[in-house]
Amino acid sequence: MVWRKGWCLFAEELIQKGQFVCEYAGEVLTTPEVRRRQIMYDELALVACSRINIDATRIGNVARFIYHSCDGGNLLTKVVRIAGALLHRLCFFASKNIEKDEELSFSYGDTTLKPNGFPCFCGSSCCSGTLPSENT
Ligand SMILES: C[S@@+](CC[C@H](N)C(=O)[O-])C[C@H]1O[C@@H](n2cnc3c(N)ncnc32)[C@H](O)[C@@H]1O
Repeated sequence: MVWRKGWCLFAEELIQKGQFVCEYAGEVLTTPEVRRRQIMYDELALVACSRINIDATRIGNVARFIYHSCDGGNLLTKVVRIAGALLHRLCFFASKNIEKDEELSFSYGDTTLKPNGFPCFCGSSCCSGTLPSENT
């Protein structure tokens, strides 16, 4: 991956094409804190952590409402870094043309690797019937 002005070229190209949708905002956590919260969320039946440890349960933005789709949906995620910033950011980009009022969705992970046991209602033709776990 090539970096320029803090952004990878791929992300910069997508931004120039107007494909940036939003950032996945939340608390940036250490791995031990992720594990601690995951146990708590499992007990409360909440699923809210992603692999780069951004927890949108308490603090987040519109991205926390985006659902999983087994066919990958219409968004892709990219980890990007802004010049001078210490932390990487997780951003959503459009992976195809999105019509007005079309629901945004992306793949939470590969359900064949580790399904979490909760039913998936994405409705895509390749739906596995189960949501992926945080560990996929
Ligand atoms: C989109 S967030 C939910 C945000 C939460 N309602 C809030 O207020 O912050 C992730 C959750 O949505 C549900 N979800 C996402 N995609 C789903 C799908 N395809 N089928 C069923 N439930 C889904 C799951 O419960 C998952 O843990």
